This record gives sequence, C-alpha cells and structure tokens, in this order.
Amino acid sequence: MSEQTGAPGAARAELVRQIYLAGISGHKPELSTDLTSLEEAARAVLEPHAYAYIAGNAGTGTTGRANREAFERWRLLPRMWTGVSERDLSVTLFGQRLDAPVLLAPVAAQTVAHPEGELASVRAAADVGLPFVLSSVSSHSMEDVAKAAGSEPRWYQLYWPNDPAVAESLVRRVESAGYAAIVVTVDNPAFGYRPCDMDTAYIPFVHGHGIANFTSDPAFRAGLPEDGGPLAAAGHWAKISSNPALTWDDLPRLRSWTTLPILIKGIQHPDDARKALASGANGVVVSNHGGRQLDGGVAALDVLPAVRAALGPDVPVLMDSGVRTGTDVVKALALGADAILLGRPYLYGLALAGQAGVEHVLRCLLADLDLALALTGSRSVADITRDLVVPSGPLAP
Ligand SMILES: Cc1cc2nc3c(=O)[nH]c(=O)nc-3n(C[C@H](O)[C@H](O)[C@H](O)COP(=O)(O)O)c2cc1C
Ligand SMILES: O=C(O)C(=O)c1ccccc1
Repeated sequence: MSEQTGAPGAARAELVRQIYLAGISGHKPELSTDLTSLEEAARAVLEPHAYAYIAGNAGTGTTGRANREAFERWRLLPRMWTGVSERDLSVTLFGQRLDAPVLLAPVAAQTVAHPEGELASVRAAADVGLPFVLSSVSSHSMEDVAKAAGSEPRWYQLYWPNDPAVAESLVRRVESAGYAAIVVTVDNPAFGYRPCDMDTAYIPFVHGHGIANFTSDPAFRAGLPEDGGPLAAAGHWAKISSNPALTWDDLPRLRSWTTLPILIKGIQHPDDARKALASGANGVVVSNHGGRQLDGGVAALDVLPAVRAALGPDVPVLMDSGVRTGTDVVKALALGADAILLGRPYLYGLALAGQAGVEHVLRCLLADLDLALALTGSRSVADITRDLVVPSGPLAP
C-alpha cells in the first residue's frame, strides 16, 4: 500500500486544499474535479468508435440509467459533532489492507482509450495505493501489468475460457505473477446486445487491442494455426472465449487450481450469491456490468442490501455499476458493500491524460470520499452504517 504518515484522511483533505490554493494563484486543475463532466471531455478527444465502446450500454440504456437513478433515490442523513478530525478510510478484505474501499474495475482493451492502456492505469492505481483489477481481455499481458504494479496489489478478472487447458494455464500464471485475488465474471454468457458497438461495427481485437494474455499463453498458442497472423489469433480467441455452458458445478474445478480468494462478479439475485458461496467462492461483486449486458435489468445498488442480507455480515460483498462520486461510495457502503469498483470514470481520465488522468480521477474520488466521511460525521468506514441513508423525500417524524 502507499506510504502514508499521519491520518490518511488528513492527506486527502490536503489535496482539496491544494486545489483551492492553486486556484487562488490562478492555476486551475487541468481536468475538471467534477468527475461526471469527464465523459463529455473524453468524448471530444476519442474516436467515435472508441467513445461508443467505453460509454456504451446494452439496448436502450435502461439498466445504465437505472444504476444512476438508484443512487439518486437515496439521500445521506448526516450527523454532527461526532469528532471527525482524524478519518480512516482503510478496509481489510481477505486479510489485505486497502487504504480506501475503492478498486479499479476490470475494463477490457484499454489501449482503445490511450496507447499505454492498462500500464498507465495500473501505475496510477499503484501511486494512489488502490488495487487494480486486470481484465482477462487486456492489451498488455498480466506479467507486464504485474511488473508495472511493482509491490502494489493487483487482482485478476477471469473470463473462463471454454478451452480447459487455456483456463488452467491462465489461472496458474495469475498466481505466479503475484495477483492477490481472482474475480470471475459470470454476467457474460453472451455479449450484450449493444447497438452502440454494432452500429460502428467496431471490434477492438481485430485492431490489436485486448488479447495479450492469450497471445502470450502457451496453451492458447498451441491451438493456433501455424501460419496465422493477428487476425487468426483474434478469431481463435473469439472461439474459446465464450463459455455459455458454465454452471455452479464448475466452480470447484477452478477452486482446485488456486488457493487465491475467488470472487464472483455479476451477482444480482440473492440466491446466486448463496450459490456462489456454496460452490466455493469467497466473496461476490454485485454488478450488472455497468449496464452493458442485460438491458431492462435491476440497478446494482437496488439489489445490494438483499445480497448482503443473504450472505450475512462477514462475507466480502463488493459492488459496482454507477458509482461516480465519493458520496456514492458512502451510499453503497451504507447499503451493504465492503468496497466499490470504479469503471468508466477512470477510463475517461485515461483517455484525457493517460496515467496522470487516471490519478486525477482517483485522487478526486478519494478526496470527495474523505470529505463525505467528515460531513456525515463518520470517523471510519465502520461508522458508515445503514441509518446514514434514507430514501429521498420527507423524513418520517
Ligand atoms: C469499456 C468497458 C469494458 C469492460 N470490460 C470488462 C471486462 O473485461 N470484464 C469485466 O468483468 N467487466 C468489464 N466491464 C465492466 C466493469 O468491470 C464494471 O462492472 C462497470 O464498468 C462498472 O460500471 P461503471 O462503468 O458504471 O462504473 C467493462 C466496462 C467497460 C465500460
Ligand atoms: O465490453 C465489455 O463490457 C466487456 O466485458 C468485454 C468483454 C470482452 C471483450 C471486450 C469487452
């Protein structure tokens, strides 16, 4: 984790003070501190197909909008004079201490946003002291990303390939490369119906993005035709990457390949959360893939309390889909999450300014989160309890 002396919260409030002081001397931040405005800024610098790929949702965008509406429906009910001069954002997951309850979500093919792709993102995460979750579908190999992370923590997201030799080989490499957890995504038995991508007919892999973990894998390469170029590799990846036959009975096989903690990402029904744990998982990520898979689905935040209730207080429950501000993080934690994953906002930072842009997004989110703790009367994450949020509307007398 990042070196931090004194109260971590004080360090983050200091960031906000610095931004204001810089403003007084005429230096405005290069990127807006309103993270929700970065989407439009990124749109202006990205090729239309690249913007569509990152910002896109499934179908008519109903699930994507629902994710945001769910956050809007909850309001924070702050408490005063609780003594908040020292604030501690740290949490412990699977015995790993995190400086803050925030991870970078797995996002595929990041060289679509910036030539340095995942290397820029993981360096930013490492500088700020947050874990980076590497997508299976990355533009740099897991070993290169691990090297860029140095001693800072990284997790690996697994799309379980339908070729058993490739699946096991990937998992063994994940462990050798020092990843600290495996996040198995289950909401992708098929790619969602995404008009945004279909209408630009854009496929990142054909353009050299996103299959570095496979082209560097001996088991994958063994299945490639001898004279095949990059297109053949992309074609072979497409063949082995989809695995709609998976059921909960398969999870013990993955369990036998690794001692790392296994999280199941894409959980929405409380019964699936129970099945995940019963099949050998150690935690879940409540997520609808940022609204990119099933359109017309439930908001991730809306199902979070039921999943937490199903698993009890001690099982790690993470969430993503729609988190945009520090106060969103507080709402998610109050409704049952132990930590959140941030998706598109850091990709917009990456598109706008590479590693520095991702760092900007992460530092702003943490500063906002730290201030949200102070302003709600919370000294630590443990103080963020269910009674800190109420439905929007008049408070019952
Ligand atoms: C461009 C893009 C690519 C993604 N690729 C993956 C992926 O490879 N694996 C995965 O599990 N989730 C993937 N996701 C979903 C994210 O991990 C995360 O669930 C989602 O972005 C969270 O929602 P948010 O963008 O509203 O924060 C992707 C999301 C985006 C925007
Ligand atoms: O776009 C996505 O959301 C995603 O998960 C993905 C999966 C495989 C390849 C590219 C993107």
